[in-house]
Amino acid sequence: MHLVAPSLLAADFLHLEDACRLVNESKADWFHLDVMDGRFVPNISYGMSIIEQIRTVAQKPCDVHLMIEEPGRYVADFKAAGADHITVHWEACPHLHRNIQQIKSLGITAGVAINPATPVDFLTSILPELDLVLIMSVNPGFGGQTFISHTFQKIRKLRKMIHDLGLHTHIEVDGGISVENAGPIVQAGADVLVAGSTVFHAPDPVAAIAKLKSV
Ligand SMILES: O=C(CO)[C@H](O)[C@H](O)COP(=O)(O)O
Repeated sequence: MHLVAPSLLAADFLHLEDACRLVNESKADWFHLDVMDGRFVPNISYGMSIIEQIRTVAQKPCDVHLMIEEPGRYVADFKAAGADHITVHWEACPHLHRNIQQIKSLGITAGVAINPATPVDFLTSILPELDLVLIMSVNPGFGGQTFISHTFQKIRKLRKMIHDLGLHTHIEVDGGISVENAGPIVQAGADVLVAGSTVFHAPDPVAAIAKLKSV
């Protein structure tokens, strides 16, 4: 059964506590928290102090996606703020292996995200070290974008790579996920769906999460 991780980026920031309670009461599995620095991506979202506050209400694992340069400078702070999983970007990490070891040494799970233009083949060496690969299905930085269909090929290829190596790495997909495309994304091999707009812009977010779980 795949997991669903609502992205709070699309929630009403004036009512974040309500959004967290809604996720707690829903069939969602994780909270997905997008951190943007205005350098690696052309947008700024929120940082560890907001995550610390979210963590006081959130009753499910917090999956922190760092869209920032030099993530190694901050991973310990994000763990202290309450991160259960930390994902860094392949494109932001010249010393990726070191960053992954750093995250794991904190006793939490480690992931690598790849942008739409980054091939999954670039993960061959690091894959055995990873708990999760996050395939971005939009260019990171903003919610509400259209799913890039080339992502399907990347998911299928990565699923085969993971299978051939006998690993149990999660494949998380993020960006433009809707109730309509969620089924094909899972069939291609994804087992974690991140959804922002589809959940928080829906008239009934709890029902939207249930639909994403049932595909
Ligand atoms: O990482 C992200 C943007 O960089 C968001 O998690 C992602 O875009 C989700 O938003 P939506 O479901 O609205 O596309």
